[in-house]
Amino acid sequence: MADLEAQKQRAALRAAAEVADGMLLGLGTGSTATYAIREIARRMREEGLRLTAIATSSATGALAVSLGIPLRSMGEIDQLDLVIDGADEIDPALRAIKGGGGALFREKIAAAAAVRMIVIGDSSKPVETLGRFKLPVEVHPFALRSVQHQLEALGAPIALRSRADGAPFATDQQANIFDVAFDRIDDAGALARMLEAMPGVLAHGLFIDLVDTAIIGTEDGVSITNRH
Ligand SMILES: O=C(CO)[C@H](O)[C@H](O)COP(=O)(O)O
Repeated sequence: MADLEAQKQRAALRAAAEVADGMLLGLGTGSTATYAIREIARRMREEGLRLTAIATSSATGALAVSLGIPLRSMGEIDQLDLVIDGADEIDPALRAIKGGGGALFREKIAAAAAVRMIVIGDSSKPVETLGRFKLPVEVHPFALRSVQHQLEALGAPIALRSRADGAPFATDQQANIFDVAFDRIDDAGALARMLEAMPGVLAHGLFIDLVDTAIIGTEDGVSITNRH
């Protein structure tokens, strides 16, 4: 059976090698991004690599602080040199679904501000067509029911994401997430535009024209795809 953790680590180490001295870096969220963040911190300690970073979630922020990575606030930054982040699915055109960990709002802001975005993952992440993974849609609580109504009109089953104790999951922005089971998204661009037109939708998990490089761990190395 494939060792997915080892694949994540290989992808993360390869991406961390792309970090150069003096960069302003976006740190992603999730298990694969965590491997990259740990490797970046190791390079800082052992190789003297210097950088400043922004965190795409409170969890990543806490991890970065614990590892001694200097952080800035995204709100005071107009451009990042590089973002390294995981993904839930990625297609051959490097369109991705993200937000399985609930950090899509900040992840997308960082991705859009980055000169380059590298997505890292194991061999379960590449897909021919997006949509098997339920698409996260982050919604301001004020608009919960009205957005639910509009999402239901799209015809796919939707579920309000909940925590283990049954309470609604709250994002770092104290918003909620609907997970939408499209199964297959044939026109990701059109769907993205539809979601963006719904007042109260803070972010959706479709990352289109944002990923520049995908680094996927394999059994014995990595496979790298560039968009340009
Ligand atoms: O989008 C994300 C968090 O919002 C993650 O990057 C995505 O869920 C992948 O996580 P993992 O590396 O743990 O598989």
